[in-house]
Amino acid sequence: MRCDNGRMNQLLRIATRKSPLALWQSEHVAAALREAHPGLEVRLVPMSTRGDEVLDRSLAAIGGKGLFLKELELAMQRGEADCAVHSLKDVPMELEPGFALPAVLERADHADAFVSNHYDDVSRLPDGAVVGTSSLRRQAQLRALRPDLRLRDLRGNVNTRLARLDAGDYDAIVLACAGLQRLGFDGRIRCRMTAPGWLPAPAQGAIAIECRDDATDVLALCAALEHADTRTCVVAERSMNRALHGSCHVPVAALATLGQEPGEPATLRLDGMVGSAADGRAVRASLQGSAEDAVAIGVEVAQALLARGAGDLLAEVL
Ligand SMILES: NCc1[nH]cc(CCC(=O)O)c1CC(=O)O
Repeated sequence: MRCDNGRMNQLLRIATRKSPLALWQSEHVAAALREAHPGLEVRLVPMSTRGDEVLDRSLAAIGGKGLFLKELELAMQRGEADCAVHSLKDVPMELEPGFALPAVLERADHADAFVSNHYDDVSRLPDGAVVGTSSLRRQAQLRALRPDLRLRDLRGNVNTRLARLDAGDYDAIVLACAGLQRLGFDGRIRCRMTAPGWLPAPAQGAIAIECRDDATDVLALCAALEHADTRTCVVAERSMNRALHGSCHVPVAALATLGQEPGEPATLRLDGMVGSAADGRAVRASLQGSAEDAVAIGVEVAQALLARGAGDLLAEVL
């Protein structure tokens, strides 16, 4: 946050990864900030992160999804950027000390997408079909539905994954609807994979802004983009995930939705799942309660999952 050379224009610098999706999301936040604060100058500071560069090893092997944040946080600490924009599902449950999430934007489509050039949905895939995804959560749910499928790793940004599908490496792949829609690939979605049969990653489809927790001006500017209902839902989903283990690279799925009866307080419903990418075993739990109790509902669903054996499933990957 700087006031530039006497022009009185405030400048806000957004650190961002360089993938097309990250750039889209950062441009989206920049445009929303400019609209909320006329006169504010907003610039992107694109950076590459270890998570983007190392594609030949699994994320878990090189240190987990937090890798996507590290370089951006260092830039904020050095004073080279004021905030960073992330897909909230890639943000660890515990932030680095000294950082905060001043805004969670309104959620886009939370669902996963079935993408294929030949088949309409998972149930139409031929016996033994090859499906690409490196997500343990997606692998576990695919295994549960179709034990015969051959699951193959598929990493890289959205464009790279689509290119590998088109090259014939897979019969189908699973991606987030939100990422496809943001990049103009809506037409590639053969079917939305929906609750309660199929659950997304905690906070999928939500964009968050991160900044230093002592940057008062930045916190205030970003707060204008906060979407309260989305925050309530992702707080419940991330509370469940945190109570289970606290990391990101695990076969855990969650979806919170809000409901409102006329004259009644808002209710929150949380569906959770922990599975096994190895053999498709899965446990599920759900709970409904007051939206004000989002954190507690997350903890209770986690406890219900643990009581049904989630601990054994998580022990396989942790
Ligand atoms: N893991 C990468 C990632 N992080 C966020 C999205 C999609 C956008 C979102 O969920 O907001 C994606 C791509 C995908 O899973 O297909």
